[in-house]
Amino acid sequence: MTTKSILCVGVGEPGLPPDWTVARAETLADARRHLKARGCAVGLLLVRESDNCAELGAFLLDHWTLHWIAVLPPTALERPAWRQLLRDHCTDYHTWPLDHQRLRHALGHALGMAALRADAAAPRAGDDATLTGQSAAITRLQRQIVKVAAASAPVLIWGESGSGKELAAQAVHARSPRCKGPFVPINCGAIPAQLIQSELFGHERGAFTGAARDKRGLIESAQGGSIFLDEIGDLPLELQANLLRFLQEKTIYRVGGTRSIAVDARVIAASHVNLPQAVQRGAFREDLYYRLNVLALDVPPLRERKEDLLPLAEHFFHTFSSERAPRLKGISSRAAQAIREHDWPGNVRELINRVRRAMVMAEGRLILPQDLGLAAAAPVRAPVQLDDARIRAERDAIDASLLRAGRNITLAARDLGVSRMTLYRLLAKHGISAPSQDRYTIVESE
Ligand SMILES: Nc1ncnc2c1ncn2[C@@H]1O[C@H](COP(=O)(O)OP(=O)(O)OP(=O)(O)O)[C@@H](O)[C@H]1O
Repeated sequence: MTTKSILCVGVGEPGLPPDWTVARAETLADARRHLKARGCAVGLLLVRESDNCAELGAFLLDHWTLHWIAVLPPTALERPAWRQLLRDHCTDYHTWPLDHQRLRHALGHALGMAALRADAAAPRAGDDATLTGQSAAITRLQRQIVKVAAASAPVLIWGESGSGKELAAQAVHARSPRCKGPFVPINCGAIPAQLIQSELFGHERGAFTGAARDKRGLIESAQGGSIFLDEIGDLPLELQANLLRFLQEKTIYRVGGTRSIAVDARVIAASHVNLPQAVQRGAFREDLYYRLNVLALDVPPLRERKEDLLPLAEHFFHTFSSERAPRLKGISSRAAQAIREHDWPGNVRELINRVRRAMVMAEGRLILPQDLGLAAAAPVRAPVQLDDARIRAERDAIDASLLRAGRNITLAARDLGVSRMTLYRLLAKHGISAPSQDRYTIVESE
């Protein structure tokens, strides 16, 4: 069963249902600290009118994976900025005085949606470990993965940060005969040096101060499956010797233990640093390098497979669109051009982050280059006629204000400084259907 826990941010007493575990953070700084350390799936935001809307927006953008429910004074709803904040970042909102029955339902709904999302995001052996892309490089990699998966020797995956090494490792595992066993990922660079030995190999009770009980290490917990050692180049030299022993003998010793434990786990290692150079510097054991480098996979950087950019961007757009931004219809051709022209130093991870950001920031129905945080690509078409530019600017302004006003024609007309009749005329001129409908559409493509 999903744990009913919530982070309540802000000042006030919402009287949350007793079966919920509530963490409180009065300030955004406290909330950031809590989320970094503990995480949470559902957040309740107690907004005061004096709060800084832009600051709150930035906070919510950074923590977009939570389902946020806002509680605010009814008067705040009259302000376009607060309405925009609710539209962009919140699953639901309530006003004081609270209807506790409704709030309880909203919380349950948010938790359910969060569980569905976590379910979809959880790595599973099977289709999830699919590398999207049609380029020659990714097709070759997919073929190599299938071959490597069938073998049992260690695998060494090389690629820049964020290029998809872990996904490739998951794909190897998912297509291997050990796919029913666990896939245990470890980032060797992220575990403090003093902890890494006991994390990897486990320890016996009393092995060191604080070792109150026997503990299985991560290698043992990969029994019957695969262990993914990311950033293998960061593994301290003395542990490299232990890992080599494990690769040769298929047994480990826990810290403080004298008994050898047999472990059947396939090692898949990855590195973004050049290991042969590390060997030359004396930072990586040569014998371990050769042991690991039996089957090598090379994940190319995104800038070398530009054909994959748009299929990947579309893939992430659809992955996140239904729940985050139902109003968004797609990626504009200008944004597509900016995507093609960017160099993607952070590879696929950067692309995911930019698409996620754009889905929160976009005001129109299509993602624009600025939503992605990419400067608009230099125009390559023939110079735009002034009249065309005027028409486009007018349409963009209408589009944006309708969104800001929640499709309320009176508010949008006021926002634009025109009468309601003029706005209706403009809607007809631009082929925008009147917002009495549930969702308005723009007939032209961009
Ligand atoms: N071809 C792809 N298709 C779909 N998603 C991808 C693809 N490549 C990478 N991703 C996604 O991009 C993100 C980064 O990939 P991954 O974690 O595998 O990179 P990495 O090379 O292991 O990064 P690091 O070196 O920082 O650990 C993940 O969310 C992953 O699922």
